[in-house]
Amino acid sequence: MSGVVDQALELWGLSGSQVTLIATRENHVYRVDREDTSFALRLHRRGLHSNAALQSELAWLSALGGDGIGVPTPLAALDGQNLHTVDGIQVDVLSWLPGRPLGSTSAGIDHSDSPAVFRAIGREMARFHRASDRWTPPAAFSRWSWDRAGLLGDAPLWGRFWENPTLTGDDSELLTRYRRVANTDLAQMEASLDYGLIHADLVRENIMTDGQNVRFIDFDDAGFGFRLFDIATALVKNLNEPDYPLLKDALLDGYRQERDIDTALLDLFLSLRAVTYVGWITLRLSEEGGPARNTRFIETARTVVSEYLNRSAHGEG
Ligand SMILES: Nc1ncnc2c1ncn2[C@@H]1O[C@H](COP(=O)(O)OP(=O)(O)O)[C@@H](O)[C@H]1O
Ligand SMILES: N[C@@H](CCOP(=O)(O)O)C(=O)O
Repeated sequence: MSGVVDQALELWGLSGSQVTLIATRENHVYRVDREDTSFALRLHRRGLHSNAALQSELAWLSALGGDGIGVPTPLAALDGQNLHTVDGIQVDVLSWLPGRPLGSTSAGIDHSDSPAVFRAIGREMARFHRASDRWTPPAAFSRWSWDRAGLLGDAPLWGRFWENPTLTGDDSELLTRYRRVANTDLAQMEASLDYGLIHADLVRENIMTDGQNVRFIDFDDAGFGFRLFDIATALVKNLNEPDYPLLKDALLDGYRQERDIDTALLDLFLSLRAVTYVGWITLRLSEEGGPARNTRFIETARTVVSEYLNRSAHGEG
């Protein structure tokens, strides 16, 4: 990758900067330090997004940053473009945000006051949704949609969760039944739900904390979707935290300090979010840590989906 990095630095007028490799799992992310300013140089995963989708993300981030939302904003290359393709790899440069990630799935939450930080996440998420609604995307704006088809259709964005090859017969039957019930429930209510641009991956790793401030990174999964999906994503990875009820209340309270939201369908969205991971992992079973992730994703989905079906008016379980 070093040839690509060198060429990218030249395109952005950053040659000679100190460059540190930060992450390689999905995108390759480098921190670039130039005098007293730092940037994130991103080498995008091949085939994930079109140029139009990445340019859309960058235009949106620019608008959000201009509206005071805590997100990284693009740095234009010397030729004025925000995105280049170098040796077949899409490359861009974003501002480097201060602070550190809220935590990770494996290492837990890295903050001394979790309720305070979840309240701040709720507030920032609401501000982010409001700013996105205020913004008029350019005509060429193009991102995918976490709508009913993207979640429960024949080709969901993250795969046919009910066909994960490692499911037991019982789990496969449970997820197939869940898909039918959830589709009916969502179809009945979707017209009344808050829908617009969402981040779609507000997990610990993508929330930077800096004291009591929170900012959001990694808009790879972002697109159109239900606002409850953003809330569910921020919560679903914390279901096993001992103080989960407190964290959930804090997040919703923070959100409502900035913006109203009807959370009557939150349990539906927690279950929708849980099953996406069962689809996502299907193509990654052979990756390092894949089998353990798969087991965890199926266990979470089994629990959350069973609870949902038991409560749902349509539940057959
Ligand atoms: N703009 C940024 N500011 C600060 N840190 C960043 C920024 N972008 C990425 N990082 C760091 O790099 C890591 C990986 O970035 P991310 O965009 O989430 O890539 P991936 O989706 O490949 O994991 C993050 O967890 C964070 O530590
Ligand atoms: N989509 C996620 C899946 C990882 O989930 P985790 O619970 O193992 O952190 C990703 O992008 O890595």
